[in-house]
Amino acid sequence: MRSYSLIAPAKINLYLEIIGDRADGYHELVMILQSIDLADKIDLRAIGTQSIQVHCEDAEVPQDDSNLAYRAAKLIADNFPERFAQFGGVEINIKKNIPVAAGLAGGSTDAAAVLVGLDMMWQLGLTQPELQDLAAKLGSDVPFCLAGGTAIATGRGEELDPLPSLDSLYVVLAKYRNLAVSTPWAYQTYRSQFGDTYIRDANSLEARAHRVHSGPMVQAILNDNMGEIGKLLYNDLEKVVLPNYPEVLQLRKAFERSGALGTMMSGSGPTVFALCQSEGEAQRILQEVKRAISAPDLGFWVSRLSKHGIQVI
Ligand SMILES: C[C@@](CO)(OP(=O)(O)O)[C@H](O)COP(=O)(O)OP(=O)(O)OC[C@H]1O[C@@H](n2ccc(N)nc2=O)[C@H](O)[C@@H]1O
Ligand SMILES: Nc1ncnc2c1ncn2[C@@H]1O[C@H](COP(=O)(O)OP(=O)(O)O)[C@@H](O)[C@H]1O
Repeated sequence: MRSYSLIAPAKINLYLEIIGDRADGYHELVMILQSIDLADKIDLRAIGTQSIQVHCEDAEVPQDDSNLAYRAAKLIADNFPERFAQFGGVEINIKKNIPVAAGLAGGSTDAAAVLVGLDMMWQLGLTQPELQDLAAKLGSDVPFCLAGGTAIATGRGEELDPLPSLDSLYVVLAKYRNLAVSTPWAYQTYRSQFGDTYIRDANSLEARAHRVHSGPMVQAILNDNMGEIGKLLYNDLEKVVLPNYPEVLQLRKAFERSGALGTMMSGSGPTVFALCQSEGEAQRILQEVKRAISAPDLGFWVSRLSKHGIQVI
């Protein structure tokens, strides 16, 4: 076929613990990642010229070779030059629904969708592990975006173990439209403040013991214990983002007072989410936080947790 449409869901972090730094400059993590049904739509169209083109109406999204969707297509083209030559170029249209630079993996999920789409368009027949390897080359969160659902992510975030689905739950997300937190800044600031507590050897017994910290959350998910899941939400990056971004801290406190199952910043922020048992509860909390903080540039979204990664439609 000459065109494909894909749904690329956002993620939230239910748990993010930084264990130490790694020889490759990244951080060793233990995360629990969760897809939500807030998603971008990616349309791929075969074009006659031997080129990769990206279009997106959202001015915040780069349309050049720095776009992660472009980089995904380039990676495939470089790995399979004979297919690129045979099938010609591709136009990538991104309908952006996921807020940009929000800690919701918007760029990563667009890249994952391009991998899946080009695998079909250029008839590559890649296996899931092959797609996962390519995804890891594009970014730490891209492998999870490909697989989706609920998963424990270790290493720099690319090693995945699936967990049972939590798709009966909802979230309210809130983000100031003009506020972005740089992911490298968040990790570097964390390193400069907490680096002395890092465990140097990721394979040591001490590091393994740290990984067990996430155990209660994993158990709560296995037991489908919503109350416990809400209480055990955790994110080390809050320690550097909240003190530096007072408006995110204020948002976080407003959510805390709202009576949700739990509340947390997602990834490197600045999106804050509240976990809710039903859509009605999510709408109630949204209205309550909206009343508590009247800021015209504060955006809200209600979304359901999802068991899906990239889907072809
Ligand atoms: C913080 C998280 C939590 O899920 O998500 P976001 O807030 O970006 O959504 C991720 O760790 C972000 O993943 P992703 O955005 O794919 O990161 P990458 O492109 O691989 O790396 C961006 C930068 O983050 C830092 N980084 C990332 C991952 C990691 N395990 N250790 C790091 O130190 C590095 O400085 C790196 O240069
Ligand atoms: N397809 C894309 N969608 C959104 N942002 C992108 C994309 N490609 C590259 N970017 C760049 O990546 C940066 C991080 O955006 P995003 O992936 O949405 O957030 P996060 O890494 O916080 O989850 C943005 O500042 C943007 O310039």
